[in-house]
Amino acid sequence: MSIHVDGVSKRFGDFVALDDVSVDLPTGQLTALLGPSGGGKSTLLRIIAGLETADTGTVTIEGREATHLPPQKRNVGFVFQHYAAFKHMSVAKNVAFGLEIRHRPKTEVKKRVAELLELVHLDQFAHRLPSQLSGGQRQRMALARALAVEPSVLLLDEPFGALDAKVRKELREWLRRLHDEVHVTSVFVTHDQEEALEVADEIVVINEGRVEQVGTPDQLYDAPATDFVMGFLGPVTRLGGAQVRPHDIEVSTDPGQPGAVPGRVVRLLRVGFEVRLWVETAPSEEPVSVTVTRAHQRQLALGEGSAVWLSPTSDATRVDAVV
Ligand SMILES: Nc1ncnc2c1ncn2[C@@H]1O[C@H](COP(=O)(O)OP(=O)(O)OP(=O)(O)O)[C@@H](O)[C@H]1O
Repeated sequence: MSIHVDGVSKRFGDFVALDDVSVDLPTGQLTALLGPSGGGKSTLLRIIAGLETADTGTVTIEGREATHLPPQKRNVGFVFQHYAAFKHMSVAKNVAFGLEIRHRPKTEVKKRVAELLELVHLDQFAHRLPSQLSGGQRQRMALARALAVEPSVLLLDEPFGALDAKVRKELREWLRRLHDEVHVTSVFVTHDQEEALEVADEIVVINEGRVEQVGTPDQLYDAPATDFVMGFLGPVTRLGGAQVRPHDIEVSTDPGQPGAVPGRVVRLLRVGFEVRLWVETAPSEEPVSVTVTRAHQRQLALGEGSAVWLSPTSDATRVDAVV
C-alpha cells in the first residue's frame, strides 16, 4: 500500500472534521476522494500532505511513518484549485524551480523540463509568462511543476474546480491519459461524482468526516453500501420502501403485473433522447420519478393522466430507504 491512513481524527474547535478515518490508497492508482462540500476531503488530503496535523491516528507513505514529517520530507507533489505560479518567471522556469532549488545539474534540469512540457502539451509555451496562459494551461503547468521532482505521490485538490465545464471535462480526460503514462500514485479531491466515476481507479466516498464506502466506480454505482452513496452517485427515487434509480423501473400499462405498484402519470418531460415521468402512487407520497426511452414512451402511448404499474427491473440497484 502506498498511502496508509489509520484512525485519523481532526477537530477544529468543537467541530469534528474527520472522525476515525482509516483508508488504504494503493500504489500507482488514481484515487478520488469524493463527497459533498464540508465533508472533510480537503482536510484528509492536507493531512496526507503534511499541511495539517491529525489530532490522532497515523499516516504512512510508501512504508515510511510520515505522521510527524514536514511536507517537504514526504516526497509528495501538490496541485491546488488556484495555483500560485511565480508570475515573473516563464513557464519553463516555473517547472524548473523545484529542480533548481535542489541544485540539480543544469543539463539535467533542461532535459527534464523539456520532457515535462511535452508531457503536458505545453512545449510551445515554454517561454510565455503564466499570465499569458489559459486557466486550463496553467493547471497543466502546475501538474508539470509538481511532477518535476518525481514525487512518489501526487495530491490534487479540486485541480479543475475553477475552470468552465468544457475545459474541465477535457482536462479530466487528459489527467486520466497522463496517469496511464506516468503511473504516479495520485489522490484527487472532487465533489463531482461524474468526474470521480470517469477518471478514478478507486473512489473513497467521504461524508461528515467519515468514510462511507471505498470501491471501484462500478462497485460503488452497482452496489452502494448506503442510501447516501446511492444518492450521491446518481439520481434516485423511492418505490415500495426502497431507493432505486429512475431508469431501473419497469413501466407497464397492463394491470396484471404481480407485485407492481399502481400509479398515474402526473407529469411528463422530454429531455433529449429520454423521457422523464412523475408517477403518483399515493396522494400523500412524493411522486416516483421514472426515466424511459422515447421509443418506449411512444410504444406505451404514455401521457399525463395514463394509468401505469411500476416495478424495479430484475437487475435494479436497490437500497432500503431510510424512514
Ligand atoms: N482551518 C480550519 N478551521 C476551522 N474549520 C475548518 C478549517 N479547515 C476546515 N474546516 C472545516 O472542516 C470541515 C471540512 O472541511 P474540508 O475543507 O475538509 O471539506 P471538503 O470536503 O474538502 O469540502 P469542500 O469541497 O467544500 O472543500 C468544514 O466544515 C470546514 O469548515
